[in-house]
Amino acid sequence: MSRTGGPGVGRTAALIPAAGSGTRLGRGPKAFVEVAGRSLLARSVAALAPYVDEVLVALPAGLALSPGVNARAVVGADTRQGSVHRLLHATSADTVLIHDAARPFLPERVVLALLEAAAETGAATAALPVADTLVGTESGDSPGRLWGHLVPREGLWAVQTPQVFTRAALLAAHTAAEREGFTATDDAGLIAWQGGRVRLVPGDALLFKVTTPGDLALAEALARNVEAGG
Ligand SMILES: Nc1ccn([C@@H]2O[C@H](COP(=O)(O)OP(=O)(O)OP(=O)(O)O)[C@@H](O)[C@H]2O)c(=O)n1
Ligand SMILES: C[C@](O)(CO)[C@H](O)COP(=O)(O)O
Repeated sequence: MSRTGGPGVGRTAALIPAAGSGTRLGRGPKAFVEVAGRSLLARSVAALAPYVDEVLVALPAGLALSPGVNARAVVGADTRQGSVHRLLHATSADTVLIHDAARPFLPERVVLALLEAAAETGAATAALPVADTLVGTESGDSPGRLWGHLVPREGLWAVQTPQVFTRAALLAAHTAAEREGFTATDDAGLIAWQGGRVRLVPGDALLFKVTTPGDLALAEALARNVEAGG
C-alpha cells in the first residue's frame, strides 16, 4: 500500500522509462551511467519506491536490472512514448507516476504534492516557471543564430517529471495517439491533446534532466556534495 494513498489514488505504480540510448550524453545506455558510484536508474528507483506499491522500469532490449535495484523490468520501445505505453500495459495500478530515469534527484516534497494534486484532478506534472529571457530566431546569413523576436515568458513553464495520472486515462490517451500517429514529448502532452486538464505543481531545480556531458558533471558534483553531507 502506498504511504500517501488518498481518495482517488488507490494502488499506485511508479513507471520509469529507462530504455533511451543516451545519444546526447555519449556514454552508452544512459540509465546505467553512474553518478558518484550509483546509476541514474538506481537513484530514481530508490527515490520513488517508498511512495508507491510497485516500481516498473522499461529497459533497452538485452539489458537487465542491476542487483539491488528493486523493480520489475519490461523491454522498452524505440521512443519514450512507446516505452511508457508498454509500462502502462504491464501494471494494473489505479494511479501511475511516470518519471524519467534521467532525473536522478527527486525531492520528497514534489512526489507528495503531485500525488495530492492528481487525487484532485487526475493529472498533474512537475514544472518550473521559465526564468530566462526567451527569444525566437530569424533566418538570414546565420540561420537559427540571429536574434529575431522576444517571446514573453509570463505564463510559460518548463515541464519536468514526475507526472501523475489515472492509469485508465493515460492508457486511453496512448492508445488514441498510437492509432492516430500523434506524438508528444511527454505524457502530460498526450492528456492535454485529448482535452484533459493537467495541474502544474512546482517542481525543483534539482530535477534537471541529465542530457549532456555538462549535466552529468553537474550531477556528479551535486551527488558528491550532498552525500558528503555538504
Ligand atoms: N526509446 C526510449 C527513449 C527514451 N526513454 C527514456 O525517457 C527518458 C527521457 O529521455 P532522454 O533523456 O531524452 O533520454 P535518451 O533518449 O536516452 O537521450 P538521447 O535523446 O540523448 O538519446 C529517459 O529516462 C530515457 O531512458 C525510453 O524509455 N525509451
Ligand atoms: C519527459 C520530459 O523529460 C519532460 O520534460 C521531456 O519531454 C523529455 O524530452 P526529450 O526530448 O526526450 O529530452
